[in-house]
Amino acid sequence: MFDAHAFSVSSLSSLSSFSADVPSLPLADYGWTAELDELFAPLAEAGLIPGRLARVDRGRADVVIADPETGEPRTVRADTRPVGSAETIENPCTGDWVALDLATEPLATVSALLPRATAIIRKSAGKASEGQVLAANVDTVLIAVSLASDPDLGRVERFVALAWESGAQPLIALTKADLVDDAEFIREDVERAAPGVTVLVVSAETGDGLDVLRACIGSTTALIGQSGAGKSTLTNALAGAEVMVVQQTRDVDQKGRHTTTTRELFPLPGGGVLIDTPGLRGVGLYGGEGLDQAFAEIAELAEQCRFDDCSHRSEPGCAVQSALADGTLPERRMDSYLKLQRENEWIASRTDARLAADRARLWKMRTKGARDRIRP
Ligand SMILES: Nc1nc2c(ncn2[C@@H]2O[C@H](COP(=O)(O)OP(=O)(O)OP(=O)(O)O)[C@@H](O)[C@H]2O)c(=O)[nH]1
Ligand SMILES: [Zn+2]
Repeated sequence: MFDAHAFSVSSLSSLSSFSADVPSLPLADYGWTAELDELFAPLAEAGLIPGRLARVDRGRADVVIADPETGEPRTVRADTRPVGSAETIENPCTGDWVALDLATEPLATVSALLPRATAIIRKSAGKASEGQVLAANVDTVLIAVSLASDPDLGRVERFVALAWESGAQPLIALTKADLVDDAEFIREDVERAAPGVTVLVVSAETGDGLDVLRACIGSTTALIGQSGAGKSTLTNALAGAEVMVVQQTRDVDQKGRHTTTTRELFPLPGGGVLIDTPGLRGVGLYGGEGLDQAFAEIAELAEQCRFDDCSHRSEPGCAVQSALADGTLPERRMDSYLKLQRENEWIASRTDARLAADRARLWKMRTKGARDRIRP
């Protein structure tokens, strides 16, 4: 975690004078909180300003800041190389809060990454033992699942496990409701595959369900899902007036959605932001605790087994086996759980030490640049 004592500058005086100058919290609509503001005080003292990464390319990022003159949000381009790392998981990512130095020429500089409250991390497509951060500091992971064809429940379970693992609250939106007559059956199926997760039915086409969806999302929402699930369309629908800007930006830089790996962060009309992620083909899990949350009813059953180390295969008094036998636990659900667990264990056995180290590092704030400025 961020250690305020690492800085020799007392933060309290600057915090109160800062609050007096600016009545409302800058970037509150982008998720900035009083708590973050307090953590940031020593960095502010060093002349840095807070910003949120809206888009990250190689060594560069678009950073949303509150304009020092007007307090209005605006986007500046900045050099992220000072906080770059050989570890993919540690690199700046859309949604990260950063300390920005506006004084550097010709580009502003990202001098520090603030510790992440949550992070959606999947196993990198290429290297088996590496994680890839899809979005940081997310409150709600919105999983888009298209109703245009029968949902692949195994894939939904995977997304849900990934979402729980991030530390954020998962939420499922069944999209393109206008294409089916009765979504309720499917909704119930999906709900059974995602205990503890609200499953909504929406159509970006007709606008059905969007108000409920707006009411269910947190201050930072990341949208994940398969390619073609309707994420971009939903982003546009939720972002409302920002839609045109989004499209224009894409036209101008000529970057196809499928070829770019950058995420983008959009402000929502009622406050809060949405992070759109590119369509995910494979979502390998990176880490394990999310799995037990995604299969909470199996974990619960397991607690009732006669033996603590029950493998739920042939032991007497196995609550999981009896639930399978009387049909309260569907076979499909158990198979899916075992499959993901095997996959997870396999990854874990190769990456345990590395995972632990990555995680530890993730929480460590790299403030060298800022500290140098504070302690000349
Ligand atoms: N009928 C209908 N079609 C929709 C709706 N939402 C999206 N679509 C269509 O579904 C297709 C895919 O939508 P996108 O929003 O591009 O899906 P995506 O998830 O962003 O896809 P990627 O960019 O590949 O990740 C497009 O042809 C959309 O027009 C909807 O609510 N109703
Ligand atoms: Zn058992």
